[in-house]
Amino acid sequence: MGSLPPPGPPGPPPPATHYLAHEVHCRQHPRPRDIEPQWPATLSRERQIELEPYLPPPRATFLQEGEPDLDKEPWTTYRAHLNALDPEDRLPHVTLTYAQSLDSQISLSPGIRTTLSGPDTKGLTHYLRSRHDAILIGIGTARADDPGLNCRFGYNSFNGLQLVDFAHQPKPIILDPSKTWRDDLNKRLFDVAKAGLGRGPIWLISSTPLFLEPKDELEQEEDNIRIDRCRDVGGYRVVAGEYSRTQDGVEWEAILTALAEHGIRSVMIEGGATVINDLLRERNQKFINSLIVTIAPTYLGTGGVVVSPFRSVTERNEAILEDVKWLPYGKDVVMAYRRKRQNLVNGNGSSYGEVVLNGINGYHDGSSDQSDDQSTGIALPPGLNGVSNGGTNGIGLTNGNGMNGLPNGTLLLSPPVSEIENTLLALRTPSPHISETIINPDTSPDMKAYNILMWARGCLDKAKEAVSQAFVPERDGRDGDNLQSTFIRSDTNMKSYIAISSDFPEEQGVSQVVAEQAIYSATIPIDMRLRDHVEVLVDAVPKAAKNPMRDLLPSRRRPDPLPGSEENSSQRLSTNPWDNPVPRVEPHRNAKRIVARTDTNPWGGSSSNSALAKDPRSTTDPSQWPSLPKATPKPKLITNRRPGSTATNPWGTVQTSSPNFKPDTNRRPGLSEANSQPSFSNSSPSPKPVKGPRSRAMETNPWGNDPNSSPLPKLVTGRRLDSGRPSTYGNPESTMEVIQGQFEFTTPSKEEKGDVKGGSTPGFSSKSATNCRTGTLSMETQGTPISAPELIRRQRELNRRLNEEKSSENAGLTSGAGPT
Ligand SMILES: NC(=O)c1ccc[n+]([C@@H]2O[C@H](COP(=O)([O-])OP(=O)(O)OC[C@H]3O[C@@H](n4cnc5c(N)ncnc54)[C@H](O)[C@@H]3O)[C@@H](O)[C@H]2O)c1
Ligand SMILES: Nc1nc(=O)c(N)c(NC[C@H](O)[C@H](O)[C@H](O)COP(=O)(O)O)[nH]1
Repeated sequence: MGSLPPPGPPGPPPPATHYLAHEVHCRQHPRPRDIEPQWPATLSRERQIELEPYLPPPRATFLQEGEPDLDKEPWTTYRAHLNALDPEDRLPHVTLTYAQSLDSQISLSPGIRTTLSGPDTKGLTHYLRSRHDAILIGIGTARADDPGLNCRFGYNSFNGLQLVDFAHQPKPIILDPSKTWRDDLNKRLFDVAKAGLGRGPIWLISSTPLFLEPKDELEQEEDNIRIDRCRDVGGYRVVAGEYSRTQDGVEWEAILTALAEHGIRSVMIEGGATVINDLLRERNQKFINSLIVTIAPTYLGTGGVVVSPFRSVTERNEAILEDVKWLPYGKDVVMAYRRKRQNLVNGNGSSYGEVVLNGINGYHDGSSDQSDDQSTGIALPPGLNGVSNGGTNGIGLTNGNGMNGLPNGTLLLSPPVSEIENTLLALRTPSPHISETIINPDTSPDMKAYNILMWARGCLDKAKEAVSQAFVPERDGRDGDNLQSTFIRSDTNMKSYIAISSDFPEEQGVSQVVAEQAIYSATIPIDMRLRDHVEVLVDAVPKAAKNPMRDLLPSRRRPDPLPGSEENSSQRLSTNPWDNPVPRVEPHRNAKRIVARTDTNPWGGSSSNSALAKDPRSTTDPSQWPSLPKATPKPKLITNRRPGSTATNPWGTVQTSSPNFKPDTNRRPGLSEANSQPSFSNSSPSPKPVKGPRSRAMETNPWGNDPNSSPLPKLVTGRRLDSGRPSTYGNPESTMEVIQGQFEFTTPSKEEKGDVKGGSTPGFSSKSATNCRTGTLSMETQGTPISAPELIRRQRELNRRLNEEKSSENAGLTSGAGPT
């Protein structure tokens, strides 16, 4: 009976632990024998944070397995909201990423998969995959690489060796405008999906009748088989954009729009050269949000697959990138670039890349009386407070005169998660991704709280992005370094905050437009059903917020941190993908269920094990793990290598030719385009599949396979995100601890919740605030189903009464009379 040692201190685990931990994973997630072991890749926390400005917002929660019925709810509402968005926000975030040699080539030949990235950049690629909803490759790459197209990033538990869960798997997309995909040759892709280690692919074809309409019965039959094969593993076909010939490229706008409509909010485009060159041409550059290129110190020599976009105007560069970052990754270097976008409010360009993701250590309360005044700048009418006991739910600004540790003018967004839950209950229609875990009576209170917290984090991340874009970082010639953002705290009352602030007083004001935008973008893409809830929030933004806040705020001062608070980096926002609130998603029903059911357990534990299902922490308890065989499995030696080499190459086999590559025979008769050849490389000869010299070329491959380099991913240790600290919400026993995705949590009783002091919002008496919260509380705890419109009506009514009360107080009347 072997059991694993407890997770050790920072540093790479000893090899035996590594394999044992992986073995645990494999045993818990058995897979068909034809899937090669999937060795997890890792990337240090520092590297992850460094990449943050170039990454898309958190993963979409609207992504589902199987083909969505776009003509039915909730997709129709979702589409309506997409259309209402700013055009630039309608399309998914596009990250173009690839690895190239010093002579701008990405492969020795179109039919060959050539390893260019080193071990460090493999971690980068899989981390990027974990942060995108989809990965797109062209048909030429699908043919040459027989790719798995899943994310093989190492989850931080199990000594860093568990692969990310299904929810973090991106959706593979095969861009095949002319319908030449030989899906039967992409065995790995389907095996991986069948095993539940990746999602089912989208076959993306063009809407051009020439390609869309099958020419004969045989072709019709081929199409159906292909579609069925995709459907079997949760994939489907999408038709988008016109296409005539390779040189003219595809219609990216139509393609990206179609993807957005299917719930894809970010897509990582990995190549090959035809796809890359097409995207990099001038007319399409606007669709690229981030560009992340690995440059390997090697020359592939003439005849390879070249990245060099077609030049639109002879006497001008096709693209000049500003503000790039060069990041050394071992022997490689990575260039990261993020395109500037138009400012949402005043049209100034604001560089997202400049947003500094330093956590602001602080604590905002806002719940108590004037002497303990912590949030008196602008606060919402307390009608929005719901059962959350604090004073600033929804949106508010600190004035920093208390001990909240936040700079003046920090915008606080705090979706009252208890109200979200209430709204979901009231709607009585489970939202596809979150309400099932929230409403499900079998969900333990801890898990329920955890899920809500994760959901709220998603909202907050989106809000953060919107707000940071709406600031004016470049005003007065500043470069935007002054922006600080992101502070998330949650307590037993399930309140979460985001804080976005600026070091400069004149930038501390935020307008209502910004606030609305923030809430809108925070909530809309996450779940359309909450739109009514969003309205409530937006309505509640006080009129005063229309004016720049600086007029209302006293002088700026960074207040002292809370006594006893640890002001250190341990409280920064985690950028780990598993800290982001991707919804729990099951592999498609036809996938062999190798990912154990995770009904209520985001840690990937099996729900059949009630101990695990109840307590997420127990999945990391080694004593719970199954016993292990004595034998330590070694990584499989990959054949096809130079003698003496070991499987340390992150890209697997260096293939001198793809077993599937059949340059011409694969092509449909009548289609003459050179599918497998890059089309825009003016200066280089058209690459052809290499025959004789290939093996020589591989001998000069600088990667070799260094037998000394360790295949072991580094152990990334857990980090305390937030330390247990007495709540100031009238319940000194309440504490919450978040330690790398785990947390301890005690919830105050309902009576305690209701027994909270009044808010400190100027103009609102404590009694009114208390009454109001109590009122909403009883509404919630009675569990009476209330329709969303009714909920909103009641809240508006509450707000109206409170506003009246405020006016009368301002008019010099005695305060203290709460709503009845
Ligand atoms: N180093 C890397 O990062 C990297 C990444 C991906 C692929 N690759 C390599 O690139 C090679 C494949 O490149 P490729 O250019 O032959 O294939 P590709 O993947 O770009 O696919 C090209 C084919 O897909 C279709 N297509 C897709 N998008 C198109 C567009 N925008 N415009 C026109 N046609 C489009 C056409 O049928 C075209 O023939 C392979 O050797 C692969 O290993 C390298
Ligand atoms: N970053 C990177 N470095 C390389 O050296 C290399 N050859 C690729 N290539 C990209 C790759 O060709 C396609 O993205 C695959 O198709 C992905 O396939 P996997 O899921 O890894 O099997 N990418």
